[in-house]
Amino acid sequence: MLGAIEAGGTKFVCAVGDESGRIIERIQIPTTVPEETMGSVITFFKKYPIQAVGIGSFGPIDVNTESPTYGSITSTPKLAWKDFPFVQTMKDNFSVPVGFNTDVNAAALGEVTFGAAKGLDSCLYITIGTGIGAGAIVQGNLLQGLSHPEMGHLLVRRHPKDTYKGKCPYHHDCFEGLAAGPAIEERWGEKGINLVDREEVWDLEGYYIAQALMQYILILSPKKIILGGGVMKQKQVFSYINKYLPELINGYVCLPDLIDYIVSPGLGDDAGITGSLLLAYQALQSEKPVTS
Ligand SMILES: Nc1ncnc2c1ncn2[C@@H]1O[C@H](COP(=O)(O)OP(=O)(O)OP(=O)(O)O)[C@@H](O)[C@H]1O
Ligand SMILES: [Zn+2]
Repeated sequence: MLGAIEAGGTKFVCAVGDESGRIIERIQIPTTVPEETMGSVITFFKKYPIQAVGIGSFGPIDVNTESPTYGSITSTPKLAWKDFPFVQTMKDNFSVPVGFNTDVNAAALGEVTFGAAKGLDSCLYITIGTGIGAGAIVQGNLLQGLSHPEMGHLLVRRHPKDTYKGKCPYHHDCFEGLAAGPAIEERWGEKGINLVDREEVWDLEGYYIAQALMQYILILSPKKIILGGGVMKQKQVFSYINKYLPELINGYVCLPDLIDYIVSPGLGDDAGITGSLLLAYQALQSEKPVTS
């Protein structure tokens, strides 16, 4: 039995299941402060004979196994969680292998194994919610370099009619600053869910997403692009993306049929938790003693 944690800024999802993606039991816990939230996480997992745990976490996080602070959340604006030693806390309580990656890398792993990118060795998973983040599978592996990717903060070209200043505390009008849920709400004065009939809202959203996708395509050449998160519940955005992206690429790169290329998560809202189960399985496999 494997344990999985999808650690988000508003809630944690914890589940037990197995490497086939089957979820046996799950709970949701509000994200408050580590003492409280982790207390509930530990109580939940203590009920089960888990052999490994996988964590897909909000970030930024330290995923460099050589680093002294490996397994921690690093410079998050959620101050109570800054420098929180996530992996160590789980190891202290369970003495099992712990897999650790970003929530979006976990979701990409879930989607490439069981979801919309099943059977491929490459995909990009982007969430457009409170923030924007993306994870990727490249040549069968989770994308990681110096650290994990931070693809939400790309610079995009501003729409000539968009006067909104942008919401990113670091860059103001980066992709996340212009296109995440809170930016939509501040620009238009209403939450996205209440702007369903305002075509100009989703046209502009598609305009920015298409620019980001062009850059991801040029750099990573993913075989499938999966768009999740609360904002992408507005399915009409896909048609605007499919309008703007070919205009931007302008024939330079040959793309597959966009209807099959840029899609919603095959696992729906379970991409992250399923991927976290797979992170647990990977951790278990890599820590197994080698037998001859
Ligand atoms: N159906 C919807 N239509 C439009 N916008 C939505 C919808 N549902 C949620 N949102 C917007 O998405 C944002 C919340 O994103 P999401 O539901 O993915 O939660 P989250 O997990 O907090 O986000 P994140 O993945 O960035 O941590 C809010 O800004 C909200 O207004
Ligand atoms: Zn930014």
